[in-house]
Parts: sequence; C-alpha cells; structure tokens
Amino acid sequence: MNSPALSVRNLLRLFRNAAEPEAMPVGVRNVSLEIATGEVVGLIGESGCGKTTLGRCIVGLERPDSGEVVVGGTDFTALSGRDRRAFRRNVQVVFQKPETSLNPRMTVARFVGEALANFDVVPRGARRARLEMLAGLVGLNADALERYPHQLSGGERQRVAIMRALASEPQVIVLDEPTSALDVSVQAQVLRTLKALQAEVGTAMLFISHDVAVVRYVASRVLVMYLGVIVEEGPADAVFTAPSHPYTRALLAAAPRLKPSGDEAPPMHGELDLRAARSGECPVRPRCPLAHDRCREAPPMADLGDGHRAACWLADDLNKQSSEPTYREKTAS
Ligand SMILES: Nc1ncnc2c1ncn2[C@@H]1O[C@H](COP(=O)(O)OP(=O)(O)OP(=O)(O)O)[C@@H](O)[C@H]1O
Repeated sequence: MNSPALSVRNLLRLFRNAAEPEAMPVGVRNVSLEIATGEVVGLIGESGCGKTTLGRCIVGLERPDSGEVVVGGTDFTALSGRDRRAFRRNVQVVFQKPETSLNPRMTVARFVGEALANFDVVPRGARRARLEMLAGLVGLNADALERYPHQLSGGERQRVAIMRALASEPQVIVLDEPTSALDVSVQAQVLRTLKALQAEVGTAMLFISHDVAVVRYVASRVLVMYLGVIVEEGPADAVFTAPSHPYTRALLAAAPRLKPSGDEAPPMHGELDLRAARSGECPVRPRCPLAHDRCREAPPMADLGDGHRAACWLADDLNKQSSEPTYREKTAS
C-alpha cells in the first residue's frame, strides 16, 4: 500500500460498567488498521462490538485511552484546541440519521456553504459553483440547494449529509450505518452513489455496518470485529468467499441475503456476552462452536495471503475448507 490516508495504531478505548466492576470493560481493544486513498473498507460485527466507538475515535468525537489515529502523517489524537478543530476538515463523519447533523433552519446551500466557508475551501466567488458540483456528485438536483431539510426525502437528506462531509475535501470519511435508516430501494440508490463517488473523489472511507450484504456491495476490503478486536480482515472477495474465522462464517451464514444453504457454518452459541469472555483467551471461545483447549490462549493473526488474516487457531483449515467449490457456490450472493 502507498502511504495510507488513515492509519490507526493500537487504539484502545474501554468503558467500565460501574455496576459490574469485575466484568471485562467494553469498547475497542488495541485495534490497528490502514485505509489507502480511494479505498472503501467495511467494518462489520454485531451490535455492541465497538464499531461506532472506533469510528468516533477516528473522527475525534471520542478520545482514545491510548493509540494513534494518523491522517496524512499527523496523529490526530495528539492535537488539541484550535489545531484539533482545524484538523477536523480532514476527517469527516456521516451518521445513520442525517437529522442528527443537518440544521433544520438552514437551506442545503447555507448548510454546506458553511463548511466551505469555515474551512476556506474555495474563494467566496467560487462557492456557488462548488455547491452545484457537490450536489451533482451526490446525485442531487441544483434546485435541492434552496430547500430545507423538512422539504427533502430521507434519501435526499442523507445525500446532503454526504455532500457536507465531502465539502471540506477530507482525506477520510467514516460512514456509520449510513443507509440503515433508509427504505431498501432508497438504500440501493445511495449505495450506488457512494460507489460512484469512490471512483470520482478518491477519499478513503470506513463504512461501518451490521449489514454484511451492504458491506459486500461497497467495500473492497473488510474488517470483522468481535468484542472490540479485529478477528478477520482482508480483501472483500477473500473474506466473503473464504471466511476463515468461525465468527465471520457464522455472521455470513446469518445474513439473509448471503446465507449458504448447507450447514458448513455452525452458528455461534448465545448472545454477545462480555461477562463470558476471559482476558488472555480467544474472545470468541465462550460462543464458538469449534472451540477447543488451545483457545484458552488467544490466537495470533494467521496470515492467509494477499492481506487476508484471521485470529483463529483453525484459520488455515477453515480457509481451505471454505475455499472449496461447494462452499463457494453456496455463499455466492
Ligand atoms: N460513552 C459510553 N459509556 C459507556 N459505555 C459505552 C459508551 N459508548 C459505548 N459504550 C459501550 O461500548 C460497547 C460498544 O458500543 P458501540 O456503540 O461502539 O458498538 P457498535 O458495534 O457500534 O454497536 P451498534 O451497532 O449497536 O451501534 C457497547 O457495549 C456500548 O454499550
């Protein structure tokens, strides 16, 4: 990879539950990742596994306990005050509900124009042309620029949020479940726009979703998170066609639109439960249908080639097994 647009190193952000002081704290545990310019990386995992916390640390809404978030060579976590605020132009976020970021009293032109002015992106006289260009990029008509949020549909509002995120020409955009609140047909349109944007603007994107089918559509690389750690990562094709961690296999098997018809991927036992996890062990052990004695020791990331890695003692075997034609046919969407 050329020098990455985003490099997260050993990021730690844990929350303790005051009511259960002996339980393992929840959050993000020593996560490292890189995203290249123009790359869309998907982050999948069950609700509560730490996806949003990681995204919030990357965009500076949450301060990590330790670790680095390096964007264009600068460690964002080391900045404070005015430097930190100014640096925000490089890392933008799009949330699930655009209502949480749009200003109901501002037209689209004013709302997005504010970002152009705040970050001094283009001279005042060039702002209107830039707004029209940005509207075109996200698939909005120029007349939408004069509307207020309540005059737009849900899909249009999300396009405005994406437009505002793009306005400051960031190096990285974190999209946290950006299409989960939209109707399925609108979701598809917004996803197509995001894919087109990837080719056009070259911003690095971290696309967070619990919907593995959506991630499969937009991302070229995928990270799978479990209780705050990355348990599998790699090119989307490799992870989706040859999942090599029991958790990834269970996650894909449970996805309505990717479900294999066979029983090659046994489901995880029970719910995500941190109280069952023991430090030093494989975090998935209490729920893993393939758990064995060795899993009392946390497995290292096994290198499966081409950047595909999985933290499981059985990763090589699972990789071979799920690369077999029968499994691949069944998991093809
Ligand atoms: N400010 C906070 N204080 C205490 N606990 C928190 C805080 N923020 C997050 N958590 C806990 O950290 C864990 C991870 O939450 P997070 O929202 O990052 O997960 P997620 O994978 O994004 O889930 P979801 O898809 O439901 O948003 C959860 O157990 C959550 O309750």
